[in-house]
Amino acid sequence: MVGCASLARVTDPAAAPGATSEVGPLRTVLLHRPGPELRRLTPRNNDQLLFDGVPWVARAQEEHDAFAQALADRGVEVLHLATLLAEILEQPAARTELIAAAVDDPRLGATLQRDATRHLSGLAAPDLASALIAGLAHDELRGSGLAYQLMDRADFVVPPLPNLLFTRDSSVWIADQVAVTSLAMPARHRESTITAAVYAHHPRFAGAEQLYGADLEHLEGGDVLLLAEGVVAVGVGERTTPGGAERLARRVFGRGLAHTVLVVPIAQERATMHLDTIATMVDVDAMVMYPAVADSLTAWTVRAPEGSSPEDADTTDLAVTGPQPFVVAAAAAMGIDKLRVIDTGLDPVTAEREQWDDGNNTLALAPRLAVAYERNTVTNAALEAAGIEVVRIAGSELGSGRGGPRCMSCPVARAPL
Ligand SMILES: NC(=O)NCCC[C@H](N)C(=O)O
Repeated sequence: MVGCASLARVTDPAAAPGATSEVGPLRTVLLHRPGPELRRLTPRNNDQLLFDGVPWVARAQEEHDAFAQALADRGVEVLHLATLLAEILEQPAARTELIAAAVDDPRLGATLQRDATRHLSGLAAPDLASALIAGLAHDELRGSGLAYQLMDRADFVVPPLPNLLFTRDSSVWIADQVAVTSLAMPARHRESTITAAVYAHHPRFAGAEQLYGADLEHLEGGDVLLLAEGVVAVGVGERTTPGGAERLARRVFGRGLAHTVLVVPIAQERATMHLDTIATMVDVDAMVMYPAVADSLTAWTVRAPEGSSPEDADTTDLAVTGPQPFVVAAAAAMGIDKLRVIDTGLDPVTAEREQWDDGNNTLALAPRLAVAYERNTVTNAALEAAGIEVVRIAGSELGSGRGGPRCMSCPVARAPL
């Protein structure tokens, strides 16, 4: 496993957490190496757990290790979520908080909640971290009471979190503050209790201000793109609600982290679950975008009204204009002449296949340098023809969860442009 989280507080200001763009040189990234939670997936539960199949776990781990290595080889510090979690679980407050979150499930009833709490409380920090991620199956607990007796033996007392792999979605750094998100799908709700606890308790993040919370309107990190300093695009569709976009806008305006939020409606379909499944930035002024939406994507431009004060942020009427073509609204907000959309030049069938396989979901390591799945050969060739260096990674197993390099990474620190 590449990289290791350290309990030492970061003293090098260059590595202080925060990001103001999608393409500033990536310094530190949060990943989650898939583990036993993926072994929980079966043909009976994979739909509910948001996977499109049953991955070969050892191969998924190899692919992920190669992804982490590719980042480390280019000087990126890789933090592993499971390591950070195990470290905070040495602290009683974090243990209590996360065990309570794990059993906070109306399916269980008081007796089974008590049994599960007792079981989890007896685990050492690394084992508790594993259990919180991989979940607790019926037969792994000697439970009692009605709910336990009536529960299907194939069911989980604490469901696993196979989508923790997609660290992009449960938190997002905007400038020097972190938004812990409010995930829409029940299978992912508990993920943000883990990211919230890591940011609250790990000394690595001491002093970091939390911008958003899991108790607020639905908002997922895959929908949030930092187009330029002060300009945030938020996709609204299957996962992020208009209320979530509005709340985030109020928060970033109130704290002076952005001047413009572009709210971008996207089709409410699995293939386009997040804005980053159809468009990601690969240069300061360029995006790779699914050709089928390139001409039809629109944006509403949201700004704080003139003269409003931070105290008004939660109540003031926001200044909203639009809709406009996305590329027009984005260029205006970013203060550039034109946002270049890299023409992937694909026939519609190839474009649809490569979009489904996360061809548009790239992770920029710096301007004109991006990680992409190797399988999307036509999209990658178009990126290279447009002057983008592509770091190719394998993803045949990782991709069965429907997420690419951007989905699988949460930039914790990017250098300013
Ligand atoms: N940002 C992203 O598009 N993340 C991919 C999330 C995939 C996951 N299986 C999900 O359905 O939520």
